[in-house]
Amino acid sequence: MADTVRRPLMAGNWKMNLNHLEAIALVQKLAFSLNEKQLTEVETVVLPPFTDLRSVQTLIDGDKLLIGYGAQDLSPYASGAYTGDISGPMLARLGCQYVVVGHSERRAYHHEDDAAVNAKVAAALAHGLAPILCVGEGLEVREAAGHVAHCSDQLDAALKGLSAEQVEKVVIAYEPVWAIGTGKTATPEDAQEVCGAVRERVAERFGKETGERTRVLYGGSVKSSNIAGIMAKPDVDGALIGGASLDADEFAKIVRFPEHVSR
Ligand SMILES: O=C[C@H](O)COP(=O)(O)O
Repeated sequence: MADTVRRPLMAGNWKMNLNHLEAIALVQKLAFSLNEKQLTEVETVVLPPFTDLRSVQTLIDGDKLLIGYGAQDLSPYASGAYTGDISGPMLARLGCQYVVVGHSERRAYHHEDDAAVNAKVAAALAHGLAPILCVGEGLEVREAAGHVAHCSDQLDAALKGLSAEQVEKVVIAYEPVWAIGTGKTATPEDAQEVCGAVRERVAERFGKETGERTRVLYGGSVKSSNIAGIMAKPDVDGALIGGASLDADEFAKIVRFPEHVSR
């Protein structure tokens, strides 16, 4: 993590796990495992399923917990006949600060293409939500050494039509698909290579300052045992954590990474 104004962000993407009662238990345990200094130094966010959000909001607001929250997807539309979808205004009304957009699981299982991802990023920003925009290559692309170009193309498409001011609000998450839920973590050098290239691309298109201010996360089999090495890299500002964020003790250890990293 470089010596800049970028505050580290650890975001736990629960995916389709934990009902609202389990969600409350996890958030409570997470909050009790971390002190004010730790939660101030490292922004800590949970991204539960939609059905948990109201309970998480009530707990966090009621107990004034220093934990942020958001959703895992949103509709590109604000309202209307879109059965099963959830809109940006609905999430904003629940106090969400973040929303994941373009996760590889949604690109794969829901056939979300770059245009859909671009529309969702714009919808999130229009309703005051910070998109956590995911980019990342599959194994074939990585083996053909096309990973930087692939991520750069995904990034260009997702940020199309945005202003520099808007882009600064976007959090970009580099998630190599081959490292998600597989236990195969990219090395810190792999993470740095793409996170650095992503930042450079943002700087090229939206200006150096925007590149410096935009937070870039790594995601893919992050655990307490590998987070310090990843966070030691200058262009990695945090992590998007799947499986390990379902265990409050493990998630809290990840948030405490500064105790194990020399900057
Ligand atoms: O959004 C999170 C990522 O897909 C990473 O998941 P994982 O930590 O279970 O590999």
